[in-house]
Amino acid sequence: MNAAAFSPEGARSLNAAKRPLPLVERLTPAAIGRAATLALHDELALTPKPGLVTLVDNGSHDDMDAHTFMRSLFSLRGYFVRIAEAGHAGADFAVLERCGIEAEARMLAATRGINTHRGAIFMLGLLCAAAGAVSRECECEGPWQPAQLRDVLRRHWGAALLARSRRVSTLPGGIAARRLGLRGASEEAALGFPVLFETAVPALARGLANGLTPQLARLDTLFHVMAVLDDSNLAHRGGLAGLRHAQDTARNFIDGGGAAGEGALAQAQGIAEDFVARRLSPGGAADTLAAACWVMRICGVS
Ligand SMILES: CC(C)(COP(=O)(O)OP(=O)(O)OC[C@H]1O[C@@H](n2cnc3c(N)ncnc32)[C@H](O[C@H]2O[C@H](COP(=O)(O)OP(=O)(O)OP(=O)(O)O)[C@@H](O)[C@H]2O)[C@@H]1O)C(O)C(=O)NCCC(=O)NCCS
Ligand SMILES: Nc1ncnc2[nH]cnc12
Repeated sequence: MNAAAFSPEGARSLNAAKRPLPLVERLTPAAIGRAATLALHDELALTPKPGLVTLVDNGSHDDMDAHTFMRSLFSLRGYFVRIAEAGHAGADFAVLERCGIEAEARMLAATRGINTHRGAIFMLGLLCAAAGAVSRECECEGPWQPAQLRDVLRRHWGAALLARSRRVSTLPGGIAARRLGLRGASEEAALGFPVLFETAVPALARGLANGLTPQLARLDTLFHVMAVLDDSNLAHRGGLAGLRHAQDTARNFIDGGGAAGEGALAQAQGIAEDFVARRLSPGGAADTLAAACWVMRICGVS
């Protein structure tokens, strides 16, 4: 599949031509949830990543490593299926939120109190619920379009998400975001995840269409996201200066050719070392990358 398939014209021409088989052929709640677990693994397995935990290093984190993430990921498998089922059943926001809070408790039990995936529980959970709703409402033939997921999310839970975003956060990232006037995780959700749908998914689709390997396309996408996201983890750890440093660094990487550029991996490794020295970790960007990998799996691109 190519990037043009993410426009209506592209979708029509692909439907007319011989179409690649979607990776998730029947989008049952089980398949939707499985794609979420695989997408979290896609993100974890990406190396290098600035300041983030990978399979081979802990980035800027003293309290967690790849094992912590794997335990967390396994503890969440049932959650993503359950929340997709809830979306399929037309559940209201309070049901989804309860499901998310239970999943957070399960994650914290699996990691002995370490926050590995709070943002992913929220973001990917909502997306799985939206996919559950699409699978019930849509009679469309062939691969789904990312816009369908976004439309359904807004239509069903947009008003509740807006109300949710006005609650005062008690989390370090949420507190930093409010203090600095940034758009935190819940505002991003209330707007229908603009960075995911307008930056991350197009960047990943474009990278793959241009022949980058999945690893390089994901690396490129991570930097595109870091350049524009108000990542509250960066703000919490490094203040506004830390967030702006991360955004400027990401923009320079992209302007220099991104992951397709000569020496891109060495440059990304250098940036990873700089982030560790500064104790910066773009956790919100990592979740957004995982969400983009999930959208690609759901829409039939691995
Ligand atoms: C709605 C909640 C998610 C809370 O949101 P709130 O606005 O109060 O808090 P934030 O801190 O802003 O965001 C929570 C997590 O979301 C990720 N994130 C950060 N910025 C953004 C952004 N702009 N857009 C999207 N997502 C964003 C991020 O999660 C990742 O980072 C975490 C790792 O962080 P770490 O460095 O370890 O930092 P800390 O744990 O803070 O401690 P230190 O080590 O630094 O001391 C990791 O979790 C990643 O996933 C933010 O942390 C919400 O929590 C909520 O309502 N939850 C329950 C309900 C629910 O989940 N429902 C689902 C269906 S409705
Ligand atoms: N790989 C990772 N390292 C640190 N924080 C994260 N939050 C989500 N993914 C992460």
